[in-house]
Amino acid sequence: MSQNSRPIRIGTRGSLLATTQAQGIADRLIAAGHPAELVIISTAGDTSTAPVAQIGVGVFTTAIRLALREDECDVAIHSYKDLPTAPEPDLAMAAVPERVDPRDALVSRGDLVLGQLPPGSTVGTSSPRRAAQLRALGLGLEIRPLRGNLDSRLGKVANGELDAVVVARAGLVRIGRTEAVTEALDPVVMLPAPAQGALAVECRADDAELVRILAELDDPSTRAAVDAERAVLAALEAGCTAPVGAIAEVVESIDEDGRIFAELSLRAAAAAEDGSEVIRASVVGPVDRAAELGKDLAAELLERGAAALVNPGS
Ligand SMILES: NCc1[nH]cc(CCC(=O)O)c1CC(=O)O
Repeated sequence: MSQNSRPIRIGTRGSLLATTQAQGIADRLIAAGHPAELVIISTAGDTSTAPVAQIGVGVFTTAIRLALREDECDVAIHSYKDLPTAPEPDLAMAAVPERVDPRDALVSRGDLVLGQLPPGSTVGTSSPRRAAQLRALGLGLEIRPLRGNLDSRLGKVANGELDAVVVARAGLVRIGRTEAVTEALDPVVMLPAPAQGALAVECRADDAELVRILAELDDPSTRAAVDAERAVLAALEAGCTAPVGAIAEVVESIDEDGRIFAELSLRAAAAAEDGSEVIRASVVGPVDRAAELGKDLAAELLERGAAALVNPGS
């Protein structure tokens, strides 16, 4: 692309959440002197109402990547957690902007927190990861399937169809509905999806000028955290709908001489979808070894039996 001749075309899904995310990126590029505009792309996840776990990997991202490869847009914006873990050598992960709160959020009627929901309360989620961790709490909650955009999910609590739903807090923050959150779920109770709350900003790998421009949007701490979390998922050979949670953050440690340095703290869990078992593990290590930390942690989970939970029957 040529920077001065035409605006940078940013490919995104058309949902309120997706366009809000993409517009945020466009605004930052425009502020930095790079005209930008959105190109709305319809994906399988937008046109089908089947559960995401059934449609398969890449439901929200394949069509956007195709548009990028076919030069219908110059940049692709994805919710990072929706991206399959397989590498795509012709595409560059040009920026991973600073993530928002990665935690899951409970939205309940009557403002009850998770521990206050009476047995038999209905909780909507179609995420095997969320369902497994909710069941593992032993609260007697009834898990109900839930799809659709964030507004329609919240509507099912408001209209009494469900007692509560669990959604990504980041999504509510981005669409300006933070006030709907009843409880931000601590990762000790509910480990979020790998890369939840983060965005992936891709361009064609051979578009050197754009790779350079987009690098200004990158947040290295978020990139390290997401690399570690997704390395867990990849090493477990699990997809974005697997009952696997992971969260990493850059933390301050102190060495023997009293000097403060940055480390990456990573926690992960693999769960049986019926909630009968959850295997948890954690590790702290160098920020520049993010992917290795994730791989090592996955190896520990596998050693402790994670494969049977993540891919039952195999
Ligand atoms: N799978 C759908 C999806 N992809 C990204 C988000 C939320 C925003 C984010 O995690 O960045 C959501 C909705 C949800 O999980 O509740």
